[in-house]
Amino acid sequence: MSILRLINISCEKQDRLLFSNLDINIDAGELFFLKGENGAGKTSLLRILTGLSRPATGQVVFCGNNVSDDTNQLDNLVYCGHKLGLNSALSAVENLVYWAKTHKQTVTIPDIERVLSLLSLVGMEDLALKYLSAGQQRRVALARLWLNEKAILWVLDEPFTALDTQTISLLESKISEFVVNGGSVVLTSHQQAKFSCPQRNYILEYQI
Ligand SMILES: Nc1ncnc2c1ncn2[C@@H]1O[C@H](COP(=O)(O)OP(=O)(O)OP(=O)(O)O)[C@@H](O)[C@H]1O
Repeated sequence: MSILRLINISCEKQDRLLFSNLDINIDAGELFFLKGENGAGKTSLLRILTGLSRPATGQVVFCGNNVSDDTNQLDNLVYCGHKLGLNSALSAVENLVYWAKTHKQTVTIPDIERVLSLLSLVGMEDLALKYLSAGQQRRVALARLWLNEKAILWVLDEPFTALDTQTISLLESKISEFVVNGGSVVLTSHQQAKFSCPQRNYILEYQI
């Protein structure tokens, strides 16, 4: 079953055509691994498919709806961007409560504390994020994957950045489990990741 369709997608940045006429279909239960060299346009493509930016041509259909027309559907999607999308003046718990409220998630403080514990953040739940290390801050951002139980698509831009080997393994397992259970994942990473589910590699060529 198709979850995400990119139809004739093109993107330009400052007169440079990053990519053009992309037609990609992503099914339920598929891990789509987007690769390509620095500057090829991977982040730009992920931002288009989540509706955060508009393509020069084409449309993105998520669950049968055009992403730019139907923002309600975006509650079924978790986007973890290159930048974390967190407020550094708020604590981990406050950030996740705020995220839950703005994404219509029914999440309790004990749920959040349980996930932060799983991510080895015990004792740091109430500290302003600016006092956490880079890897700890990334773990807070990734906690959204554990907390959003209705998401059917995860869009992950370099999710392994700054993580230690133990947390990389935890995340690889979480992604594999989600895909095996019918979730779809679009992922970029410059790291070699090991998943226990099939993956489709797609190389975005650098266009001069
Ligand atoms: N808002 C913007 N304004 C101007 N140029 C931009 C903008 N966003 C991206 N670019 C340019 O578009 C190109 C692609 O950037 P993008 O971040 O999508 O690449 P990437 O494949 O994700 O790279 P990396 O692997 O380094 O993360 C880069 O040359 C970048 O400078």
